[in-house]
Amino acid sequence: MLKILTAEQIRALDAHTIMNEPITSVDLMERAGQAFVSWFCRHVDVVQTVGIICGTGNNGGDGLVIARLLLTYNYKVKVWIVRGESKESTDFTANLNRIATKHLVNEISNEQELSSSDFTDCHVLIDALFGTGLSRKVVGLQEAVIKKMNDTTAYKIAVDVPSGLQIDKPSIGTIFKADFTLTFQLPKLAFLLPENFQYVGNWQVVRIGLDKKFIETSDTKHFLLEKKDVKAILKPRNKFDHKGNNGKALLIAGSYGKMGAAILAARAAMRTGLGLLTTHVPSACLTIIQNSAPESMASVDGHEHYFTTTPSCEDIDAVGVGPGIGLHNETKRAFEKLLQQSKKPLVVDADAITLLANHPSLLLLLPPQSILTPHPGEFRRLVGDWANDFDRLEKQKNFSKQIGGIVVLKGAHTSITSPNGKVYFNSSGNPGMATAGSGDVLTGMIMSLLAQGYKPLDAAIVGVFLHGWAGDLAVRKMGEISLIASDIIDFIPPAYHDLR
Ligand SMILES: NC(=O)C1=CN([C@@H]2O[C@H](COP(=O)(O)OP(=O)(O)OC[C@H]3O[C@@H](n4cnc5c(N)ncnc54)[C@H](OP(=O)(O)O)[C@@H]3O)[C@@H](O)[C@H]2O)[C@@H](O)CC1
Ligand SMILES: [K+]
Repeated sequence: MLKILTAEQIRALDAHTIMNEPITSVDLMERAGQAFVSWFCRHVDVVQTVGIICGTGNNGGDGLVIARLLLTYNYKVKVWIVRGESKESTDFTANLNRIATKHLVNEISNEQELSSSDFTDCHVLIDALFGTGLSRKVVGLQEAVIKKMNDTTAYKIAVDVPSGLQIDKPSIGTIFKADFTLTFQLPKLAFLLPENFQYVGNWQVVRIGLDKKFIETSDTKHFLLEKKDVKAILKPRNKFDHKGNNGKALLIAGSYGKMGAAILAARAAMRTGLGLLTTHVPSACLTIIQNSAPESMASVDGHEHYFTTTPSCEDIDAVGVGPGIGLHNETKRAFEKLLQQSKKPLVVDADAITLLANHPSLLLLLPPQSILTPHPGEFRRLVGDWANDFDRLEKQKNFSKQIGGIVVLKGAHTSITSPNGKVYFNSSGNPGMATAGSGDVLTGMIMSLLAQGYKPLDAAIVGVFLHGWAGDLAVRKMGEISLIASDIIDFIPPAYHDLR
């Protein structure tokens, strides 16, 4: 699990590393520059002309190290130093002095110099204007430089952080729009929020050897999940296991015309390792579920077309409710009865979430540790609108606390919040998974894991990561455009295999 720290914590981490490794700050900067260049040389052809735009702080210092190193690798490099009111940092000055080919270094200290600076023949632009030291809104000359960079057609790469982006709070003003951000040592909170994708682009962490112990002891509520975290949670199967001890689940899903949701959730639940599944469906839909998910038993509702009669949950390890059930009054009443009789955590998705939003008194009936899996639209119904994605995250944390349960807010970097305020961001998955039925598959998977005895938070973490990993394997064969929800189910077996 990678910790996500604030800008202030990262400054303390840098300082601690310098003191304790020990390493001089200029050598640490060299290491950061080397890490960047080692990635760069593997991804950018040497025939490309590279423009590097530097501020005069340490992010700019990184830019100068990168320039010097790229020159040794025979890239054609041009450097622009943007001068504002601020003084040069010591390590910036040291690295400026280390550049032998001074004629490649241009200065921009006013609008006139900016307008005569031509970035257009650069195939790649590297942004080293500001990093984690950004302390205020970018205005004036610096803002004009960022706008000019954004206006070019070059492939844009940000060093550590796109200039103008605050890493731990909402940003205001003009921000560099990177195609790719290579960030040092740890992921940054802002990178995980959808509103910042336009600035951060795709991103990757490169390690620069910052102090591990300091990171371990740093206090944070934000984490990025890694494959090894999920590996560590996975339960092994035992030789003498039988279907009875691999979990019994009840899935309440589907209605007339929306049986796909039930089938996808049921099939995903079985592929995720469930022992026994009962799917509760409207009577007219019995044949459909029996034909399409033969591994599942069926429980038949009193109504032909939608959920109205609450099945017994006795002897059931986990219940999943919501995909495709609709919003009829009788469905609301049956759902209410389910909530009243449930003592164990439920997995609540889709229409069942909308029912909770439409009838907030139902929230009080949710068993503790229940798992809600809203997409952003459903989450908005639950908590109202948000000012920005940091606000959305706060709302998610507060809502988890309020219901004493786990909220899985779906999207790129799905966020999982627990009532103690911790947030786990997912690192698997791809845009191809934004397709009808993908959420139903996730519900089936989480319900399955819950029934198999995973603690609710672990079931959410494993379910979300495994779902994304299966999607990542599927996309290699199917492509982003053609990937459909059933493909995710088909790739659960190899995804499990990878994680074991
Ligand atoms: N420390 C280390 O060991 C390592 C650090 N590393 C690198 O250092 C980066 C952090 O460096 P940093 O702290 O120097 O901050 P940075 O982002 O360059 O900006 C500060 C400068 O910008 C100025 N400024 C700020 N906001 C402004 C605004 N809106 N408009 C105008 N000016 C503004 C500010 O001026 P001041 O506020 O002081 O007036 C100051 O001059 C980090 O992201 C990573 O790349 C790596 O090398 C690894 C080792
Ligand atoms: K930058």
